[in-house]
Amino acid sequence: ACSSKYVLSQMHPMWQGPLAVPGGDRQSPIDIVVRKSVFDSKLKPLETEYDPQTCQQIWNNGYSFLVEYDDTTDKSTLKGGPLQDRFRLCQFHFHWGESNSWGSEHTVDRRLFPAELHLVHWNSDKYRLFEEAVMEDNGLAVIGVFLKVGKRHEGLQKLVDALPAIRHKGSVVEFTRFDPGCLLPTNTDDYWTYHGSLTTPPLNESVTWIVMKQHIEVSHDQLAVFRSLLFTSAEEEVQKSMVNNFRVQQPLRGRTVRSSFT
Ligand SMILES: CCCCCNS(=O)(=O)c1cc(S(N)(=O)=O)ccc1C(=O)O
Ligand SMILES: [Zn+2]
Repeated sequence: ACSSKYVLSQMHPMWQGPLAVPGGDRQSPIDIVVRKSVFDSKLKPLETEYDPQTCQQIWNNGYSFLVEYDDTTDKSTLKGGPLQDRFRLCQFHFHWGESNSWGSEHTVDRRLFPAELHLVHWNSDKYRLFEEAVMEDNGLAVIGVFLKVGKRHEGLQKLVDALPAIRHKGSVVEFTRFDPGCLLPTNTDDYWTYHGSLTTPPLNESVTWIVMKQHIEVSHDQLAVFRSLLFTSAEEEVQKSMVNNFRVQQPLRGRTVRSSFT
């Protein structure tokens, strides 16, 4: 899987500062200024094919919780959209706030959402391993989906029910037969796309971001369970709630955000 060897323990909230990357001119996240985005008619609809059987585990890496997929074959893939190649799903995770007023990493005309889902994929046409792809300009593709608080998300509940078992940093439990497609909005044709980076160290500038225009809805209670997770491990005496695990926004540096819709 893509990130199990990389415990983001240094992901303490302290790092949220404007951690600059030397020479970083394609950092993420950013504010998407709708009227400055450029419609590109060559952008295709997204094509996702996710096999729930490739779902393996869910774990708390001290920064977020990750649902990890078996990415040793092309069973759960993303292609189309802005992408030239086929990309393999390796994990998905979320970013959220301590309140429903903020929590997302990207914003749309400065509008904050209470949380944001990231589905992380790597270019399996060009590279053999995630660890190779993460070093390359065209190595990763991350789908971002905004969450709003509203009606309960039935598909999310199985994941919410697993969270108490991974309350502390470093805890892992088996998690199987989960279809990440159920977390995508009904309309996946409308999105913004730009070239950016990981929003966690090592902040590699290897991500083609695909941010969905349509959000999904989750209930207040479902989101409250996200906030019951801890940044800290069971051994640490002071327990810190896992909230506000988003990076501060980064300069656009002349990049163009394209839209697949007018
Ligand atoms: C080789 C080091 C890879 C570190 C990044 N791994 S990742 O799965 O791409 C990832 C992406 C992201 S993000 N927000 O999609 O850039 C956040 C966390 C992680 C993680 O590993 O926890
Ligand atoms: Zn993320």
